[in-house]
Amino acid sequence: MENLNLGFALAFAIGISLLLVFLRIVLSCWILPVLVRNELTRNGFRGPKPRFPTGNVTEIGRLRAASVPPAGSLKISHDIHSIAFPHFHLWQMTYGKVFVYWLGTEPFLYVTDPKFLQEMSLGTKGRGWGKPNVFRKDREPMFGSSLVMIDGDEWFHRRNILTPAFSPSNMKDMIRPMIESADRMLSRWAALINSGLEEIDVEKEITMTAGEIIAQSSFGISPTYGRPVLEKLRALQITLFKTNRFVGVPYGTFMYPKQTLMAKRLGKEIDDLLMTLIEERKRCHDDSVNMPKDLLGVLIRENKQGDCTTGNRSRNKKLTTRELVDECKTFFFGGHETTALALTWTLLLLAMHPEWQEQLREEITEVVGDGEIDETMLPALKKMGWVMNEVLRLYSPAPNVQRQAREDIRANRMTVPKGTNIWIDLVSMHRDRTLWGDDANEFNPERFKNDTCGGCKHRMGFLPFGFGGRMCIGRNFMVVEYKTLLTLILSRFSVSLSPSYRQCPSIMLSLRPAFGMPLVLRPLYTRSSKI
Ligand code: HEM
Repeated sequence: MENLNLGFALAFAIGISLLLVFLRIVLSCWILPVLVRNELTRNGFRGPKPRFPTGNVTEIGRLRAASVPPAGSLKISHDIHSIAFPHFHLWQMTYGKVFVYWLGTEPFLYVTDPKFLQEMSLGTKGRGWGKPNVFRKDREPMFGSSLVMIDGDEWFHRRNILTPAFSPSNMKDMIRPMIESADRMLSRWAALINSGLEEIDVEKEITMTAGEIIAQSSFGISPTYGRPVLEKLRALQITLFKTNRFVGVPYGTFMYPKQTLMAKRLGKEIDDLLMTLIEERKRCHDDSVNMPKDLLGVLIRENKQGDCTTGNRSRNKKLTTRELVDECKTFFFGGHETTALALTWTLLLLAMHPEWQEQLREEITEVVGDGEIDETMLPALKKMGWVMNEVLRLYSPAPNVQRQAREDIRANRMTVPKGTNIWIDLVSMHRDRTLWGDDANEFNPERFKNDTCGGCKHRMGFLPFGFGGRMCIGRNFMVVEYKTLLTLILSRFSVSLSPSYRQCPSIMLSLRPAFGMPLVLRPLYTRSSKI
């Protein structure tokens, strides 16, 4: 009898637990999202109809798959929004420049209207918006809890710690490693061409070189040591891209168990490599006086002063060892991929516009002459600056800016409820004809000649580095690297289009050419005898 009672109690307990689990799933997958959707609709926001618990992800997947241009298509158009973001392109036609869509059970406010964005910015203080929580778990192996992922006071404090690493004096010291790495790349190109190769995938080449540069200039390590970190970061990026289709869908990671585990394993392997690097640096420079002032030096000093591993964190609020590794990982990745893509897209545009290649070469001859480029010359490369901005407008390597409302935000007499994610679509905003004129999809660097906003009708219409206090911390580094590398490339090679290039800009965190960037390069013998 006692056994029977025990069995009944057990069955009852299991039954109640299953019921609670079931209710929890129903609540999180259907009831709560429906309530949030009703609130957003009451507040005046419309958008494509979601099907919970997947939201709009199925439609997004279908539209994306259908948007890849067929092989053999020779046309290169800069009107890329319908290829990069086919779902936004379609929904904009019905719902305009501000609407709500759903990644699983997570609401996203889509914004491509700078006026609305400005009103939101005015309606909230800097710390009133953060970064979407929904990406945190998914991107954890890549960014951990580094600057890009944190909010509020913690972000503010960390940003202050890291900013000095990007001071002008530090930037000056970074030019030498940039020249050395670029020299190696250009000599390799010359050797490949001499051996009969007709075209080179410049995306692959420049990404590798930009990786070497960040490894050397920010972490003081040789290409041999930096390469495994970069290779693993690349593999991690590809793995995360495969799993991110179901971001926001409850239990979405279970759809890709193998990739999720692989991402974790790669993340851990990168952590271990970086930890060895950090320990090595600490051992070689055990007093802060001799510590190099590069990014790793700044981070280690903050880690040491706080002595966080012993639990003094709340007193000093310095970096923990875990945070230090996360920051290194973020800078390793963010510090090379975006700049490399900006240069890659630049070479495509210059290959299509030989007249601009010539103009830049003339400017280089005037400013740099036959000597070696240094940091004092960079501001005088003005036309190169216009070209850079025009490339960042048409092919912004960071194709969107993401935020999350940490409090209710008022804009345009509407309320964006606390918790709503915000997706600012730069690919669309940067080619909006009402802001840029009829030539919005054309390459015209002169629009930046007398105006840092490129003649855009709204000052928040051009945001390649984001906006407000969270604006990209590495933008000065990017400009230095961009101008240095482009000067060296254009001084030694001319670029032209290859028939094997297939225009298909795709999103993999950043905006990249899906099939690489093969270009035809021809050595110029005017400035350097190194080839
Ligand atoms: C073409 C090159 C680059 C582009 C287009 C770019 C773009 C961006 C954008 C759009 C943001 C988000 C800003 C916001 O939320 O308002 C950002 C943030 C960030 N970028 Fe860059 N970036 C570039 C280069 C770099 C480089 C070279 C580094 C490092 C050396 C870097 C490190 C970061 C970091 C750490 C953040 C997070 C800042 C924060 O949340 O406080 N970026 N970047």
